[in-house]
Amino acid sequence: MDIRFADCGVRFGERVALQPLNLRLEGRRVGIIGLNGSGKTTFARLMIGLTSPSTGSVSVNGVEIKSPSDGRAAGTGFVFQTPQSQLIMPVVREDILFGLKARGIVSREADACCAATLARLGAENLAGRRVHELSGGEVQLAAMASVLALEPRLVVFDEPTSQLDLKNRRIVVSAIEALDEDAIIVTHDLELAESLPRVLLFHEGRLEADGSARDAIDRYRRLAA
Ligand SMILES: Nc1ncnc2c1ncn2[C@@H]1O[C@H](COP(=O)(O)OP(=O)(O)OP(=O)(O)O)[C@@H](O)[C@H]1O
Repeated sequence: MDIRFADCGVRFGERVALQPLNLRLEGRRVGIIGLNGSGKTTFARLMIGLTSPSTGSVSVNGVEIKSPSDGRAAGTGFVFQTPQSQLIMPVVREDILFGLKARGIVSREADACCAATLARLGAENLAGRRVHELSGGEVQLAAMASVLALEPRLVVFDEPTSQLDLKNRRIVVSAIEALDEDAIIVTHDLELAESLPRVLLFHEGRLEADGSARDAIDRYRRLAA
């Protein structure tokens, strides 16, 4: 990944959600941790164009991101904190095909891509399942499949394990670890954060630490004490 924040900050009216920051993200995996309301989701949404900077700019893989279409042009995908809200169609296969169709990929090519993406996640069994009947972990995997089918270069995950039991957590963490794509992972799951090579810690809208997982987690524990 090559993500650059240049004096990039976000305000919502009087409220500062993210203090202007200068930062470059490279490598394959970056974790983001911090207390509730510290600015993590705001930071993540900037990279896909769901939130626009109030000051400065952000670019992903050489594309300045000001809107969701810029995010798509830069090859970013986003798995929401509540993945059920991003599945539009009633059946998993239909949801994956819907995204492909919007990109002009149809018929046999789309069917093959759908099957291959579910197989990558070990989730072939979900193809014909109704979305509203899926468990939390299955919804996570279905939402990941819908995003990955579109071949993003970078996937931003917002709290991918927050609603999961141990078994589903293991399934989703393994699926994330196995991704060829670059990934940014916003998480309260410190065991997941600990496995990442670089972790950012946000506090009250400021970037408080940027370095090893151990250092960021130690500082996070002190802030939470
Ligand atoms: N659309 C919005 N309008 C007004 N304030 C907002 C908006 N989105 C976020 N905020 C505020 O910005 C701050 C940062 O929110 P953000 O969602 O980035 O935090 P977070 O670290 O992801 O929190 P959590 O761990 O609870 O998900 C919070 O004070 C939040 O209330």
